[in-house]
Order: sequence, then structure tokens, then C-alpha cells
Amino acid sequence: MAAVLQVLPYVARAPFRPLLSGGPVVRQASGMALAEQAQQLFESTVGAMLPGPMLHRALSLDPGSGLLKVRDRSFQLRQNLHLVGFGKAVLGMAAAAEELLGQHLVQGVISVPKGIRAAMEHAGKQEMLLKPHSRVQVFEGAEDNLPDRDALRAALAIRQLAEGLTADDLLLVLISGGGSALLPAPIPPVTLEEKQTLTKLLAARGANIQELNTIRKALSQLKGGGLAQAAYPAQVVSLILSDVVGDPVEVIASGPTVASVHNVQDCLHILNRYGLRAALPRSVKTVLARADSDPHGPHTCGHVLNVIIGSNALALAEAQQRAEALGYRAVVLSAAIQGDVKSVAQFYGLLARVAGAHLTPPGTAASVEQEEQLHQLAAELQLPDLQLKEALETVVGAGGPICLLAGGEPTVQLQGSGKGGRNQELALRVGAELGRWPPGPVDVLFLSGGTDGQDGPTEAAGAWVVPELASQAAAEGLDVASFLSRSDSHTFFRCFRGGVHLLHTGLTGTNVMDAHLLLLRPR
Ligand SMILES: Nc1ncnc2c1ncn2[C@@H]1O[C@H](COP(=O)(O)OP(=O)(O)OP(=O)(O)O)[C@@H](O)[C@H]1O
Ligand SMILES: O=C(O)[C@H](O)CO
Repeated sequence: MAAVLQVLPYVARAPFRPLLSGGPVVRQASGMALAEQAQQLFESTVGAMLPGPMLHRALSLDPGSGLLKVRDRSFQLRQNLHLVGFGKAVLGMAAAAEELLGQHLVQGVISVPKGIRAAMEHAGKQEMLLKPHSRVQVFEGAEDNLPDRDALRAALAIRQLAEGLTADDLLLVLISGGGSALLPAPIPPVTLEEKQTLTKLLAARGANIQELNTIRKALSQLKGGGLAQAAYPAQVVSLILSDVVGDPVEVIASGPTVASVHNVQDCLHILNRYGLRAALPRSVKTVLARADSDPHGPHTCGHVLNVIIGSNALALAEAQQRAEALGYRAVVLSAAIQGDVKSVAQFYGLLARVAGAHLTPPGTAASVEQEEQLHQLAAELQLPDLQLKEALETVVGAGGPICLLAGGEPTVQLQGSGKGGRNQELALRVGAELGRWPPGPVDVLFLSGGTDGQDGPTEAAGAWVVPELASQAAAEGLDVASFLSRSDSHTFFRCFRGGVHLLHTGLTGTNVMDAHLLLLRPR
């Protein structure tokens, strides 16, 4: 039976608990400042994807019979549950899983980022920590998201646990972003250092995550279905928190429980594309050559159920519900925003102009060419799930506050030695775009935030902007364009109005990429 992939439906009402201390109560849109609403909506985007609510939605155990339901499948638990996990959000996921299923848990091994337990302890996030006497062994490693000896030890412990299972066992696999670096298990004779060097070179030359993980899978004992193979004949259930646009399970953390659809030719094309094929270490050539003649063929994963339990799309759906509770007409534009941050910012700036014009009395309508330019930009971004037409139709008929939601992961070409992050750069660029149009009688706000709570090497999660930002900044002697020319968005927001436009959540314990909110409210 082929491996099964299921995606949890629309998230149930996640218990809303403001991430920021003393978060605002829900009041009607008119009664709250736009910035307060935007931050509350961002909190609900993140809140729905926190490990506890996510696992509670994904797993349902009948304490009497020991029957575990995961989506439309059932598994009989009788102290036969084993757990492994790897990823930046996996500590909290393991804590939630052990709380729910602990009476059946025999043993567990998880591989999580170095220092995360201390960080969660410091942040007072007890729900993200395993209880004392937990049966789950924790390995911390992969400092700076790079595979290291600590992560290698974790991967070997995970493989050893998997290989010891029988057909009576159930292996729960917890997977989230950052998992690849936390599960390094190079196929000999490839060494950890050789694999590290190759992936760093690929990333530095612009390889995207799909390309990077195709190479990682080809050189790994556990990625690309290898973990599922090691666990056979045990039943495997993978609960996956997606940090990749489009939620491709074979790419997320390099698909350890998903049969790989790539072959050696795919790898060679990628290596050629980035000029790395000629300089490959002999060990890598040996492993790639052997892969083609592998007697076992690609890993079969018929004994596996892969379930996406958290994603950007699910998070945005939650925020859409919140926005409607605040009195907005809300539309999810896309959960697959990609492309250069400059183009993405232009798109949002024009969208605000066109949408804002539809919300104001006739006579201030956006020009036809601006609408055409907006559709042109959208076409150039090639967003597979874009709901632009639906969004504009909603705006035309609204006559009241509008909330346009989107998410994904734009790319930034770094310039200069400034300090910033994808979200802060996008927000600042959108702020500059908004300032180019004469503000009609509409309040406009744009927010961009990283759902893991950390945007680039800064302590901010992101930032929010309004059309007046550039002119207000100029009055403070801050030139937006100059900061952008140095990729120095964090410094700008730290200086501008005492940092009030920065978004701070602390490490959230989840990661479903970035969330973008565009709020428009007629005066
Ligand atoms: N000064 C800067 N200005 C703008 N963007 C920056 C700057 N410095 C780093 N970045 C961007 O931040 C991104 C790294 O962000 P971050 O550290 O949050 O990791 P990530 O890509 O979100 O990975 P993860 O999913 O593990 O969080 C890179 O895409 C990089 O281009
Ligand atoms: O770990 C990885 O491979 C990336 O975070 C994508 O999931």
C-alpha cells in the first residue's frame, strides 16, 4: 500500500492565548488601533500553530481502549509507542505528544537545536519542555542550523531506535523545519564534513530548498525515506509542521519518511547548475554512482502515514477567522509568496493603492494602468495559489474594513553589512511603496512577521508600517532608501520612533514561514 499523505482540515478553534503578555481583548475593529489589531492577528497566526494546540488537534486517544485516531486512521496502542523527532519545533511537539500519549510511550529520541531548552526555560515556556522523568532522550545540536557531531550522534541514536522495532510497534515521528541539519547521517564513505561543505556551497550559490534537499537525500541513510525503511516493519506515523512553500512532504526536513521521487540524474543536474559537479569528492561520486544500481531501489514507505498538522495555509486560515471576528472582510491571498523581496513589496504597495481606491468614494479610483500593473506584477511572481481576483471583488463589495492575508518566504539579496531580516526588509520596502501614493481617506497598515519569532539574526519577529512612515522618518532624519541600500532594516526600525514598529514575540516554538497582513479601513 502506498504511503499515505493527509492534511488536517481547517484547524478547529485553537484556544487563543495572546503571545504577547497582556494581549488586547477582542474588540470591534473600529474600537482598536490598526497596529494593535495587526499584532493580535499575527499572534493568532502563530498561536494556532503552537505544538500543544497542533498535537491536540492531530491526535485523539481513547484512554479506555487505547485506540489512537490520527485523521481517518486508527492504531491500537498498548505500551508499544516509540517516538523520534527532529526540527526546531520538535521539543514542544514531543512535550505535547508525551502529555497526550505518555502512558503508552516506551522510549523516545529527539534531535533539537543547541540551547533550545535553556531558551524555552528562560522564556518561561514550560509547555515547550519535557517533564522530569520523561522517557524521551534529548540531543541538542546543529548550532547555527549546520549539521555537527552532536546532531550526528542524535541521528545514529534515532536510527538505532528505529531498527529495533517490530511489527507490533508504532513509531511516531515528529518533523519540523530545521530537521535536515538535525538528522545528518551521511552514507559512507561520505563524511559529515564533506556533506556539510557541499550543502554550504550549494546554499551560498543560491540553490533553493528543493534542490538542497534533493542532494541531502541522495547522500543520507535516513533522509528520502531512509528512516521509514529503518523502522520497517513497525507502523510509522509522521506528524509534520511545514516550513516549505506548498508543503511538499518529500522536501520538508528532506522527507525521512517519504519515498524519494528524485534520482541520480536530478542530483547531477543540480550539481551541474551550480558548477559543483567537477569538484565533487570521490566519496560523493561513489555514493551517487551506487545509488543508481541500488538493489533495494527507492525506499518503499507503504507502512507510513504522513500528516501535515501545521502549515502556513492553516495558520492564515486561523488568522482569517480572527479578522472576521474583529469585523473585517478577510481574504487569504496566498500561502506561497516567493520571489525577490523588492517585487513582493511592489506588489503589496500597488495592491494597497488599488484596494484602497475601491474603498473610497468615486473619483479617487486607482488608474486603469495601476490595476493592469498590479496584475502584471502578480503574473511575474507566479504564485500558484494567488486569490487576487477574489480579493479585489471582496474589496469592491466591502464598504468597510478589509484584511488581506498572505504568507510564504520571499528572498533577499543582501547588500552591505546592515542588520535585518526578510520580514523587516519587506515591511520597510512596503512602507516606502505606500508612501508613494497620496493617502486617500483610508487607514492602511502592512505587517510582516516570521512565525518562529526570529527574523534573520535579530531579536525581532518582523515589523509593521503605514503610508506616513517614510515622511515621518525623514522628519527624524532617517532616509529609508539609505537603510535599504545597506540591508539595514533592523537598525532603521530600532531608531524610528523608538522601535515601536518592531514586532516582538520571542521564540515561539513553531515555524510555518512568514505571515503578511494588509489592513485597510475607510475613515
Ligand atoms: N541584513 C539582512 N537584511 C535582510 N534580510 C536578511 C538580513 N540578514 C539575513 N537576512 C535574511 O534572513 C534569512 C534567514 O532568516 P532566519 O535566520 O530567520 O532563518 P530562516 O530562513 O527563516 O530559517 P528558519 O526557517 O530555520 O527560521 C535569510 O533568508 C537572509 O536572506
Ligand atoms: O530542515 C529543512 O530541510 C528545512 O527547514 C526545510 O524543511
